[in-house]
Amino acid sequence: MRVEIDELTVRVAGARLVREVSLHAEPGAVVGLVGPNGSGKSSLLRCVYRASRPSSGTVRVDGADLFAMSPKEGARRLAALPQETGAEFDFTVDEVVAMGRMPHQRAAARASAEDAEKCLAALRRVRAEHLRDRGFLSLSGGEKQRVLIARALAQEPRVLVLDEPTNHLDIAQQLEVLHLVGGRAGGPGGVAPTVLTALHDLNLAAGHCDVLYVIARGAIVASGAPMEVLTGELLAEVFGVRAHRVRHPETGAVQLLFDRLATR
Ligand SMILES: Nc1ncnc2c1ncn2[C@@H]1O[C@H](COP(=O)(O)OP(=O)(O)OP(=O)(O)O)[C@@H](O)[C@H]1O
Repeated sequence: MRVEIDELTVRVAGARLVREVSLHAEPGAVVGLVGPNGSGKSSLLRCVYRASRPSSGTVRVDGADLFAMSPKEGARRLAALPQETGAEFDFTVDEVVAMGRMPHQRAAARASAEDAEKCLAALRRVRAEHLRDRGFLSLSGGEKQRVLIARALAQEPRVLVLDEPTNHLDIAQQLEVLHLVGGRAGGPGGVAPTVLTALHDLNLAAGHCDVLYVIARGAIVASGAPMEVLTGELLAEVFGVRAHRVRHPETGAVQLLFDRLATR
């Protein structure tokens, strides 16, 4: 599904946290949102997965206004992995992942065998099948993150919104999760979802995203193919670091090495 965010502004207590942001994602694309701490990434993404309402601007999926849909209609199209889950009740892992199927169930209907199968498949994809009977609150940070990714996958979304999906994950799991969500993981009918993800690690972002948007002080300052966007000049200006580009000795992929800027 195509995602079109147009002229989106978020105002809180007189401050503009997000300033007239426009961001377009083609169907099946993996679009990364990068920017320094406090630049507005979560504030923007919260509007896309409807945890907040924008002060102005629109979010459309395949042309339909997300805010004009019922929560259930929206959840059939779009799943999210928020930065803060707010999960306070001690559900089991199985129960948490089963919540991902709710948008597809009729009111008061019980989960079908197909729902259970889809939940199990999602848990297998994040290698968390062995955690099924554990209480969610007893899990490590990385285990929780994998279970929440499984819940989002079980939802079979056409659009996947991820706020720092690699938080809490060790390096192997970071690569695994990005391979999974950025690796054209099949959504409903084997169609890859459109992915919109905030990421801090610029090398991971460059390696796994088709397009990057750079946000600074609430506004988009650059967008395009990762290596065209992540220039030394932009990295110095927006992130305050000096960057060197080197080629991976085996794959030839461009990698960034960072130093402090002497002037800071
Ligand atoms: N409810 C709020 N009231 C006031 N300020 C807020 C509120 N929510 C966020 N902010 C501020 O808005 C700015 C943007 O926050 P946001 O969480 O969107 O940034 P971010 O780019 O996701 O940051 P990080 O990389 O640190 O997660 C920050 O300065 C934050 O303190």
